[in-house]
Amino acid sequence: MSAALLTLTGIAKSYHDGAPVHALLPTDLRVDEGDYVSVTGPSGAGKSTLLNVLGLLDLPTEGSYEVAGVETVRAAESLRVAIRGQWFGFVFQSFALLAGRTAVENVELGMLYRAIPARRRRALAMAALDRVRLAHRAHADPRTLSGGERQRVAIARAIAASPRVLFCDEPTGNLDSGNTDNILDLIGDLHADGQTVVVVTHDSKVARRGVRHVHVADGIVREAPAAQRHQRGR
Ligand SMILES: Nc1ncnc2c1ncn2[C@@H]1O[C@H](COP(=O)(O)OP(=O)(O)OP(=O)(O)O)[C@@H](O)[C@H]1O
Repeated sequence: MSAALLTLTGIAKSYHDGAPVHALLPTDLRVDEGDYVSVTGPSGAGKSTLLNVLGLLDLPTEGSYEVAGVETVRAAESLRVAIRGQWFGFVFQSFALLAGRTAVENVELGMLYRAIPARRRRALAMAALDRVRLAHRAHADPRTLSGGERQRVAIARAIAASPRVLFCDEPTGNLDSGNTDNILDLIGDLHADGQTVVVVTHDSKVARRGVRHVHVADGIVREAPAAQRHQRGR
């Protein structure tokens, strides 16, 4: 049996900036080592809120969240920062690369706050660029790369230090169909090599690549049962 890596118990999230918004209603969810979970749902359903809580980018307002058995909600912020920096990698729709820095420097920046000597950082960054088949563009400015190549650099940055979980928020949202397929193949290869992956997407084609399917609607999180996943052509 797989080990539980991420365990949400009764997690809820409300925003109180103005009129209260209950973005996530009390939710239980477990992600195991090696899972590939896709999270879908309409706009405003709570998908990014769920991803932000899972990725320790935001705190829930209720419940408990364990990462590899360590409770994080009531822990010190420094522990959440350490787990996020050392165990999690993130890929966003917008690529979030720095212009004026080369591709390999961008990948290295993802490891800046880790205790990795500079030379080792460069070696890891080059290996990650090689993994996404972009070693030959290591010294290019991201502004000179195509959208698909930029997202491959962003994936290299996310995986360079071997995160326990790769979180992707609309990873193909800015890409055409050919580049979408390339990025999905790459994420699929990483998963086949053992990477735990959580992908948030509007796109059913992207969602179908996941092995587990979680749907969020009006803040309610539901997982499609295995039989239903099978009928969807998996
Ligand atoms: N910082 C915030 N303050 C107030 N309300 C927020 C905040 N962030 C999100 N919300 C609200 O919480 C709800 C869930 O938002 P969330 O971004 O999680 O949805 P989503 O499913 O990711 O949507 P989309 O697909 O459009 O990105 C929405 O009603 C949104 O307006």
